[in-house]
Amino acid sequence: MQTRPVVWTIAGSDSGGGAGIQADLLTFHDLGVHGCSAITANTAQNTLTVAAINPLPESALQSQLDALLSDLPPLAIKIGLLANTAQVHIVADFLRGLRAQGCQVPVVYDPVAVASSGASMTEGSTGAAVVSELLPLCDVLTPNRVELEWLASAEVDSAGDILIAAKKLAGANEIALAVTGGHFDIEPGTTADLLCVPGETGITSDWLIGRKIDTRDTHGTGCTYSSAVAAILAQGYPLKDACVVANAYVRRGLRLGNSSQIGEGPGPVGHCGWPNELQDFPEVLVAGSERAKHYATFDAAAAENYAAEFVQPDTTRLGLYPVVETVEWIEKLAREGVRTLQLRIKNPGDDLREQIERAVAIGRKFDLRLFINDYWQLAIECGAYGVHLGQEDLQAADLQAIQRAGLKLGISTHGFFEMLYAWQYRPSYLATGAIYATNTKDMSGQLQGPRKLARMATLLPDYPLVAIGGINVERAPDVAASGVGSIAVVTAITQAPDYQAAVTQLRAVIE
Ligand SMILES: Cc1ncc(COP(=O)(O)OP(=O)(O)O)c(N)n1
Ligand SMILES: Cc1ncsc1CCOP(=O)(O)O
Ligand SMILES: [Mg+2]
Repeated sequence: MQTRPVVWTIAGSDSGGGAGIQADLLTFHDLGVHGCSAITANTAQNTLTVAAINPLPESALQSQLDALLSDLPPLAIKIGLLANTAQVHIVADFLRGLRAQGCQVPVVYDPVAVASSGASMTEGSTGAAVVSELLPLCDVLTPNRVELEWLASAEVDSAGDILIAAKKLAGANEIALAVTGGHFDIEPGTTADLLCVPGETGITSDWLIGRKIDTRDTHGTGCTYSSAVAAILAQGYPLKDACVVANAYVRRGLRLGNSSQIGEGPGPVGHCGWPNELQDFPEVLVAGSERAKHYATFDAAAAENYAAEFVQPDTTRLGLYPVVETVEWIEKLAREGVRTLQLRIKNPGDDLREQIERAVAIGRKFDLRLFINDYWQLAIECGAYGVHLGQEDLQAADLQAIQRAGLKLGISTHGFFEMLYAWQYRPSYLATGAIYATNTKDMSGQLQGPRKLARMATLLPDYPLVAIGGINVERAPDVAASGVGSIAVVTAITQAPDYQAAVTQLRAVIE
């Protein structure tokens, strides 16, 4: 039995059951975490109006936080409506105390200021306290258009405005921003979220473009989104993965929620389980694509290299896929009947071209699907079957040349965000890893695990997917159960006491 992570929401109650604490707890339950709540205000609402806010007294908020901390320590915290400056002080003091005790759990703040009906939810001076006291203690901010304008003190309309305001807030407070795009109109029929994440090399910004769902029942989408981010972070997913899955969770709720009979006004967004259909997931915008022109992120140099729709392999199930560093290994494994192989030379000598030529010749002789790692120019020149590239290689490689030469292209990914990004290239296969800890390469911080792999694999059931990292004969059945059609291994074969037996056992599982 898996234990369920504890996640808190510090937010207001919505008597109408569509937003606030009620939406947060439904989301937590749906996404597999245990939800706890500290209520800031007892709002009197229905689907038509916010009749009253009714903030709780300071002592009532404080006692909830203290009770939770003594028995139910969180793995993530979501903060929603804070009704007044006093509540901002209490929550900020509490977070400072947590941090001082060494508790570094992610804090997601959805700065609820104005209800979708237009009603103000907070006292006038709260915004200043939020910016000066609370933002520096939070990790992720999830404003919508009105909230971004509220915190940035600027009007925000175009894609360029959103980028400037979000980057400014992210930089000033060292906080990640996930600006939700439901209220912007950048491209007809779409919504666009913007992720701005501060890192060692500056702030990265990524647009997530999704299909706009035509529904009136949007009440609670902001609360649902931010609590989904917290619930997914609590399960150890990196931030960008949490944001794309939360985005898909909300879109799934908008698509499938059936709230037309609930109240006379806009009904609540649905809560419809972990998103497992690609149609609900956003497109991660690639800077070299035509579409990037709408989003103030078009990069002409990237466009020179960008290509999509690579030649597909003869099968979606590439089977056992050994990754080896010598031509000798290629030949030995070809003789064992292995069909998919990769030559991955990390310390090349002067004879690199010769090695690749020899490998390609063996590939032809045995009719192999032979991929060359990294050296895409040599792979083209030697007429290889395909190349394998990492995410960072995608910017530097001439993908149009690879495509023109008719080579297959495999791309590495490490989680949902990178998978959706790489999907924009429609490569010949997508590889995901590391599934387990491995000594072959430093993959710390990028471990996926078989459960997450299975969730990713459900999105592309008919596409060639490869799992890599720490896979051996014992673990292979769990990996195969995820639905991927291929298992890439290094040491499970090259360091096996009996490589022929290892090949036979691994092939029996995946082929
Ligand atoms: C099948 C497969 N998946 C992932 C990788 C890793 O490629 P990359 O990210 O380019 O890292 P290096 O292998 O170059 O260290 C791979 N080689 N094969
Ligand atoms: C190259 C690579 N990319 C992700 S994990 C990995 C190493 C896989 O090696 P092993 O199968 O020995 O864990
Ligand atoms: Mg590489």
